[in-house]
Amino acid sequence: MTRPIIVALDFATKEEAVQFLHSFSEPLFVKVGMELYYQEGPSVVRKLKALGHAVFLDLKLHDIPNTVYSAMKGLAKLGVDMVNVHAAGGIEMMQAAKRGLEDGLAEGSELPKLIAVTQLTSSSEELVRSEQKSELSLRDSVLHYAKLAQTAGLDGVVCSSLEADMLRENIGDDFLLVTPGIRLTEGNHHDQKRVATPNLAKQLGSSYIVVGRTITQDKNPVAAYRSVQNDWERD
Ligand SMILES: O=C(O)c1cc(=O)[nH]c(=O)n1[C@@H]1O[C@H](COP(=O)(O)O)[C@@H](O)[C@H]1O
Repeated sequence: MTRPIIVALDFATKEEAVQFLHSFSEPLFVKVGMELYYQEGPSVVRKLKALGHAVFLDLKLHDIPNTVYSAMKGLAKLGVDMVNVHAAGGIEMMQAAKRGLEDGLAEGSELPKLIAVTQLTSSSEELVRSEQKSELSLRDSVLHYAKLAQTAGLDGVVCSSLEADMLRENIGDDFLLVTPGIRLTEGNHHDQKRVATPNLAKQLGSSYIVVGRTITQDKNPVAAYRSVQNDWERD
């Protein structure tokens, strides 16, 4: 079975997000990121869960282990399905995130998937080399962070689809590869640097694709969602 597409609800208000979802007849896998969460807080997550949607809470935590532990302990109570941290925070921080989720979980609830951002899909080779001053290439840096996440016991990573085959080869099949930077055509990449079509992402081994503006900014979001779905599901 093909996995669902994660739709990035990058809206400023809960009302806009809910209005957008009204056009769809089925429950979706949605992503709540910083824009929406910082303005609406936990209530938007509760609302989306009440409407039957699966929720990836994308807050990309990156802080000292104790702070990340406590933050995750609180977030675990929201009943989300997936959360993330930055792998650059290190193994101890990622382990603290995992412990926080376990300790904060309500009785009988399922543990959310915990994944780590490797290198943002808006980052280029040039940025990694000259601004991060990395001695590793972008791809080696993604692999390095993915190995740290695996060592810390996380469920997977966020990377671009273009690194998915390399990670599958080196890390195996039992690791979630969540890949944003998805575009249907060669057209507007916006601020994304490492992009792929849904079908290429699938061929390269992505577990889930994350799609925002291609769907949310289309005049007909349902039709755009179906186009992404068709491309993602075809062989
Ligand atoms: O963690 C993420 O979701 C994320 C990581 C990353 O490396 N790149 C990335 O684009 N994202 C998120 O994925 C979404 C992509 O949106 P679009 O570029 O509009 O499809 C945004 O909500 C980003 O915050």
